Amino acid sequence: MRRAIELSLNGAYTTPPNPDVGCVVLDADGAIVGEGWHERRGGPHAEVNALAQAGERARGGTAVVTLEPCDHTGRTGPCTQALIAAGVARVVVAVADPNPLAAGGAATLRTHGVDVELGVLEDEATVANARWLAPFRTHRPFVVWKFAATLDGRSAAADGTSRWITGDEARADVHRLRAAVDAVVVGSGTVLADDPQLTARVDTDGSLLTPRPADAVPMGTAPAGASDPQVAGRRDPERSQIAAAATTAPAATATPATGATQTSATGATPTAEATSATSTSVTSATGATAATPASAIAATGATPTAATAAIPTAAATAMTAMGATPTAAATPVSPTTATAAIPTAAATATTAMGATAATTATAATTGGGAAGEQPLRVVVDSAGRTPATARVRDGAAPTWVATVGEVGAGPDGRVDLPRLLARLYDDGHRYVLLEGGPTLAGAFWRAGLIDRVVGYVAPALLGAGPAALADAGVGTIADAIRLDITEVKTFGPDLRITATPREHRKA
Ligand SMILES: NC(=O)C1=CN([C@@H]2O[C@H](COP(=O)(O)OP(=O)(O)OC[C@H]3O[C@@H](n4cnc5c(N)ncnc54)[C@H](OP(=O)(O)O)[C@@H]3O)[C@@H](O)[C@H]2O)C=CC1
Ligand SMILES: Nc1c(N[C@@H]2O[C@H](COP(=O)(O)O)[C@@H](O)[C@H]2O)[nH]c(=O)[nH]c1=O
Repeated sequence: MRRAIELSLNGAYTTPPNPDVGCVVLDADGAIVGEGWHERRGGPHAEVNALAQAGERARGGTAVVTLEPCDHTGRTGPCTQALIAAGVARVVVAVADPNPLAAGGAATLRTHGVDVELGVLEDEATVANARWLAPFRTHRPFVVWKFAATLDGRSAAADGTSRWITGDEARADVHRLRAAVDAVVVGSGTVLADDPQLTARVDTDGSLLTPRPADAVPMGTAPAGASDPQVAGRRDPERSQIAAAATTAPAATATPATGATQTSATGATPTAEATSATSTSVTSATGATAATPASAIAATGATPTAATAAIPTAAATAMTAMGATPTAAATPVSPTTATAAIPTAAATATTAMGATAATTATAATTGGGAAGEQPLRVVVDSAGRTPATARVRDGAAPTWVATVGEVGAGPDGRVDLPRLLARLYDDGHRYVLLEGGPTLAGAFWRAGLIDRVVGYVAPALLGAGPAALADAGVGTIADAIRLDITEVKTFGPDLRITATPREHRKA
């Protein structure tokens, strides 16, 4: 089982949103004859991969698997049937499947005369697959807090500069991590200070990474359209109301005090904003090419006029401060205008990412880098201060500016974080990357909402500047948040330390 757990971790960046599962097949004499793990959604499950390697030697043998074999026809056929067909006599399982849609595998196997043992190394396997298992219990996404810091714990220099603390290799790893999650969350402070893109990309040329290559041709593929119960959120953008709202540019109706959602703007000029708001979002949300704007709109069902948004006062102020004319953004957009503007807006968004429009159009056509495959960008922004020109609004990925009006206020009057996560969970997001900054991370810690820490530490010293973590509710050394380090790895000159909080804290 320990080997199966080890195998299950091979897909850390590619397996989400599916569970990390590993399998070892032993022949009738107890010799290992097959090993496998579940690499990606739509691809063969761990058992199928291990059985394929074992071939006839599996007959009369044992399959050791970290998660109860599925009993469901989703994108791939049920593993129970694969195990039965292979003639396996015994199946040893670590963790029962908590997913009601796929559970029941042990019972089915037993019905077919297979000896099943459940609960072997259950705790270890639960930790290894916590990213997938925990949300069934907590009803919120699994939250990984990532930060980059110097050896003396600074996450920016005294003058606010922070590009870059860590080197190319570590940052490439961050992009792989972004590609694996459902949403990347930052506070308004980070957006105002850094104007980050927060996309998963290949940093060297700025192009969008293909987070999840088109589904591999699996063994035992389910009929087209079969649902996969393990999949939610951005992998099926049509299921995400947040992503849909973010990408079809609805009218923003609320005032900033109650928090308007301003999900649609791009880095265009204000006049172009309402126009490009719809067009970039529609283009990226559907993965349609910039050259087919009409079909792009039709495909999303978006109403171009919906892009006409009443610009909230705070946003208007922000825009004015940036030299924009906010009233121009509220000008109604005719369908014709919106349609005609799509290629331009796509080009604008693309230019902001340092790529050519042609590159983006190609990527969108092939599905690689389409916004629907990108994690949802979430800005936790109590009063909607995210500027219209912020890069998170560039249309390269769906963006949700989560305001107090949208989510509700916590005791401090800021965005209520448990409710924010509940909204994301209800929308199908199970795996969230909290990318800062220090203030928001502190608030997440105070609320006991962090499940894993991934810290990139650079061998550099700053001596001044913001710490990686602000007030986390620790007033005395006895209350220090203690972590267990689960992995230390080097990326070029930098260290990546992965750790888990020892106990779940809540202030
Ligand atoms: N090296 C690294 O890994 C990183 C470094 N940084 C650096 O950090 C600095 C920015 O830090 P900071 O200003 O702390 O940015 P944050 O991203 O932590 O944003 C903080 C803001 O989030 C908003 N917010 C909304 N709801 C909440 C809530 N419930 N609890 C707490 N905050 C909430 C608040 O503003 P409001 O209520 O008005 O919305 C708050 O001021 C920059 O210098 C940046 O370069 C940032 C990220 C990562
Ligand atoms: N400075 C710093 C990081 N900073 C984080 O990356 C964000 C910028 O993302 P993007 O605009 O998409 O490249 C920034 O706002 C902050 O959250 N990350 C790192 O891995 N290493 C670094 O040295």
